[in-house]
Amino acid sequence: MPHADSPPVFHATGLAKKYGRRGEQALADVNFTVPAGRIIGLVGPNGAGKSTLLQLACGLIEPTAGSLSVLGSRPAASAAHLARVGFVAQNTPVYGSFSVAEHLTFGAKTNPGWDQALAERRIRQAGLNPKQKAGRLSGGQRAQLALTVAAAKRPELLLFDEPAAALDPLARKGFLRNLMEFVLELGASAVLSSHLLDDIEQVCDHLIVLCDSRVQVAGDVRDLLASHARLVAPRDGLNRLPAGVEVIRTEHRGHYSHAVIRGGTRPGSLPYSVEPVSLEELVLAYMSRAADTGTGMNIETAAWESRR
Ligand SMILES: Nc1ncnc2c1ncn2[C@@H]1O[C@H](COP(=O)(O)OP(=O)(O)OP(=O)(O)O)[C@@H](O)[C@H]1O
Repeated sequence: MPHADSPPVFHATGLAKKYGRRGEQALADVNFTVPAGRIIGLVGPNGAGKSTLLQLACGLIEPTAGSLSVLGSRPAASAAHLARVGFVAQNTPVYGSFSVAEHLTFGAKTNPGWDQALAERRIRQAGLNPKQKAGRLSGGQRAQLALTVAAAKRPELLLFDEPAAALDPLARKGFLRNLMEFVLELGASAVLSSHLLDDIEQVCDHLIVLCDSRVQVAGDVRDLLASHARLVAPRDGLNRLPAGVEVIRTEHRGHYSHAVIRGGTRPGSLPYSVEPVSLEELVLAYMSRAADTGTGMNIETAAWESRR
């Protein structure tokens, strides 16, 4: 398990990535900190910059500006640092002509901390035939193999770019359960990039919402749910909210406005009815706001900072 004084798993300051001189601004002025030992949900629409952030985190690409530290160092700063991070890319890549067992042999040869017993146990549990060529595995089996190879490195941080996208709902549920068990067994941190809010809600205790190249909101899931609420007020009521209450997203229905707000969640602090917000509503509120304005805002919860 990470110690209380472990460095943050991520610390991004003014992080930006532009592909090519005239290319897309994939990330712009991204700032966030995540303490160690978290399972982090990275959500956002297509093209938001999620894969770019994960590739920066494992040192596959370099930032254009700003900095990102991962487990207290520059990504891929050394072979030792590389071994502390496991990455499963978007299409759960495996070597098609290698058998399942050959993947484990290759993993053992290339990773100093390789845990062969863990790898073999996982392969058995997932019902994979060690002799089967990886090119003949189903999407779900490939995902299990890729997860096993990444976890048997015994990394401190596992990065998954939409790992369950190709799986049917039942296989996805099983895969996510496995992933959770693995992360807990390893005492590791993990990032799960996904469009599927259900998946995020099931397994993640920390959230980063990325839209339009910017972090819209980030923080501990419980803190975020506690600091946001759903408010129903007369249409003109939203103009009279006290200072410190921020309206994230409003929908007008008849004479009433339904809003997701940040702040003002203490009982009795607002003259209108306030209800708890679900994680899905919260994420959709930030995503809709970014889509409406076309610009992200950089909001980082002060929760982590205040707990230090
Ligand atoms: N290698 C690349 N060269 C040029 N532009 C790129 C490259 N990779 C990503 N981009 C651009 O950067 C932006 C962010 O892409 P990225 O793949 O990080 O988003 P994403 O959130 O992972 O999207 P998705 O959910 O669709 O996988 C997009 O506009 C994309 O076109």
